Amino acid sequence: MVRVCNYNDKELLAEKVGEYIIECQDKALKDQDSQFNIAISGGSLVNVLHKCLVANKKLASRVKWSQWQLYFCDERLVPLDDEDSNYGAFKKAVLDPLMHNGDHLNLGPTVFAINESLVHQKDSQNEKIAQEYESLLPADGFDLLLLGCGPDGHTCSLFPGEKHKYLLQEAHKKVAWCHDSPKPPSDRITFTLPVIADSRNIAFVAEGSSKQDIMHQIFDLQDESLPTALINRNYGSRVTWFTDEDAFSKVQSNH
Ligand SMILES: O=C1O[C@H](COP(=O)(O)O)[C@@H](O)[C@H](O)[C@H]1O
Repeated sequence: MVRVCNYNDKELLAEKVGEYIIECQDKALKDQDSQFNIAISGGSLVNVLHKCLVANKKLASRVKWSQWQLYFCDERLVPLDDEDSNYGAFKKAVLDPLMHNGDHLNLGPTVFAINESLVHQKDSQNEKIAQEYESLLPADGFDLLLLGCGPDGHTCSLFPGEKHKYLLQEAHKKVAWCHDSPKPPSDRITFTLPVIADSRNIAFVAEGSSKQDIMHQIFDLQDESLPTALINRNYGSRVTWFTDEDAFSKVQSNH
């Protein structure tokens, strides 16, 4: 059964997400040589990460950056300094401010970005970006995936609908090229369901009234044509949703 943590206040929501991340980190780090394998999403999640890992000093002091190996659940195939890049957004919101805060980042985190030199070339290079990224993933799965939820029910770059069904049906590749994305930019790479299946903890973060209708479809109607609802059904015991009241207010069923 999926766990839902719903809050009235956005600041409190960010703090709870931060506490959860630290909890997963501490569980993963058995000693000084172990690593915390985490993959994050882009979009609105990045601001939440700024609030809980940078601005919240109490939580920030508990982050063991040097032991983090950080990946992206999906990435837009644009240069890393493009405003659409998930890596670029994370760098701006978290890595850069940490650098300016002092020496906390001297030993990490290790951040795995796409091979930028292959961006904006032929389609075959898009496949290659996905393959190369897959080759970097941790062999024994992720300790934590931090996922977003678009107003259409997409997560990572797994979009609902016939046209993108090939991504949800992918059983072998762990990272796939998503083309003709309904949300720009058109070319992306995305984790597939096998990566989600292998992850020890999965958290969604969804806030704001633009998510109200989709929350109703996911939680009340349990519409499994939506990638987010499918993940709830398949991996529910490892799934936690962090939501705010604006996003969750149309959900009628108990959680
Ligand atoms: O395009 C994307 O959208 C989703 C959802 O973003 P949000 O701004 O609605 O939270 C995001 O999780 C994903 O990483 C991103 O590439």
